[in-house]
Amino acid sequence: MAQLESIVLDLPQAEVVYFPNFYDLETANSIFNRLKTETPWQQDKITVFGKTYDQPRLTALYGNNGKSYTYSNITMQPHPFSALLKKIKTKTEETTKTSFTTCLLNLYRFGKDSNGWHADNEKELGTNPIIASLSFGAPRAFHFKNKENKHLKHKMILENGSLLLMKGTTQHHWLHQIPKTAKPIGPRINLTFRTIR
Ligand SMILES: O=C(O)CCC(=O)C(=O)O
Ligand SMILES: [Fe+2]
Repeated sequence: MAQLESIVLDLPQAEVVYFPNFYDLETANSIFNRLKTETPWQQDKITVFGKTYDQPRLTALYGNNGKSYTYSNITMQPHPFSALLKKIKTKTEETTKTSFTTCLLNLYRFGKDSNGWHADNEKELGTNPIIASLSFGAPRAFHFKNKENKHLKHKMILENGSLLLMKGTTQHHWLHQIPKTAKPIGPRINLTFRTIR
């Protein structure tokens, strides 16, 4: 079998590896279609500076230890892993040599859906969390910004079928976001596998 292409990002104080073709296109498209229709998508409310908004994307949480996940004042209860997600989880674990307990799914319905600047640094993820982020559907821009030096930035496109692995001290020193875009683009599904203690 051909070796999986991997690209190590040249970011200081971070460990980020991108696998553009983690899934071939046919498999990626089929996973996208199944996840889009089979997932119990929810839209939570978020409160920012005392004002309440609909979160600008749909989400679902899956986990194998029943542990809830809290971020941005939202606490999500996990569904048990579906057969499809278990299969994706196993493949991701083999490549990353990491075992995950939990998967957060995001559905960006259109270009106006987004995920604002944040680090995945919740306490229950432990120090130096390993986060495996899979992308299906429309390619979207993904931005990194250093917390200490705002001039240090990196922009990339997360392609259909790709895997982005963030580990080491990445979440201590860097923020990331999926910015809104005015371009007419189709939906995208993102899966982030995490370990919740
Ligand atoms: O959609 C993405 O690629 C990023 C998702 C993300 O950063 C998160 O859910 O924490
Ligand atoms: Fe994140």
